[in-house]
Amino acid sequence: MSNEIKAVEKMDKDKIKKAVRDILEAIGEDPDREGLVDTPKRIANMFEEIFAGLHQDPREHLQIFFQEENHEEMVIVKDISFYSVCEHHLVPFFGKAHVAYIPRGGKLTGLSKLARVVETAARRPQLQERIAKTIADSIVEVLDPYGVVVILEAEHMCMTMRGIKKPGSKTITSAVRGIFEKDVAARAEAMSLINIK
Ligand SMILES: Nc1nc2c(ncn2[C@@H]2O[C@H](COP(=O)(O)OP(=O)(O)OP(=O)(O)O)[C@@H](O)[C@H]2O)c(=O)[nH]1
Ligand SMILES: [Zn+2]
Repeated sequence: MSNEIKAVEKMDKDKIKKAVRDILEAIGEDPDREGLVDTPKRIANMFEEIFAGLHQDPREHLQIFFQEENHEEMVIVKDISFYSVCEHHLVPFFGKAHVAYIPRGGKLTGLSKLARVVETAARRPQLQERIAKTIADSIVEVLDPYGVVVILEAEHMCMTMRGIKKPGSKTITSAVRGIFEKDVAARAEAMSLINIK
């Protein structure tokens, strides 16, 4: 599995504080004025939260699974809200993730664990495509299911508040693995149950 999903060491909050102070100075602000004096600290705390996924391996959440004899029917958790940060501009993109898989040999994971995988993949500087890929590959690697479909729909602030400025535009990405790659009917069933509006 690729390096991008591995956990990394804790972040250096003092370095973040210094960098934020430098940015404030560079944009012509006074980093010592009342409203800004605690901003480097706030941003360091916020980065620790919104980039928490950097310190986790999404596959760990799936290690707790249960065996349900012969259950080999599709499981879908849809409308999992997520927030991420685009790696090009470091501004948010956010939306919903939908995860479907067909367990093999009754090897099921907890439903909340699928949402935890989404969270871990999203809470780092990201590309939307890579989040879907990471979620799908983590599930394949740990649960060895017959197939996985992951669909993400999101609005990118870098396309709304700046640049091309197209508020309301939605980006939809997917990662399809296993049986869903070849079996058109299975894929159509998953898509119709996910029913993106
Ligand atoms: N594929 C992909 N592209 C993204 C994602 N988030 C942001 N981008 C795009 O990354 C691209 C970066 O393009 P650049 O030309 O290097 O940067 P830029 O000059 O700021 O681009 P504009 O946004 O077009 O102004 C833009 O087209 C963004 O829309 C993502 O999750 N996936
Ligand atoms: Zn961007």
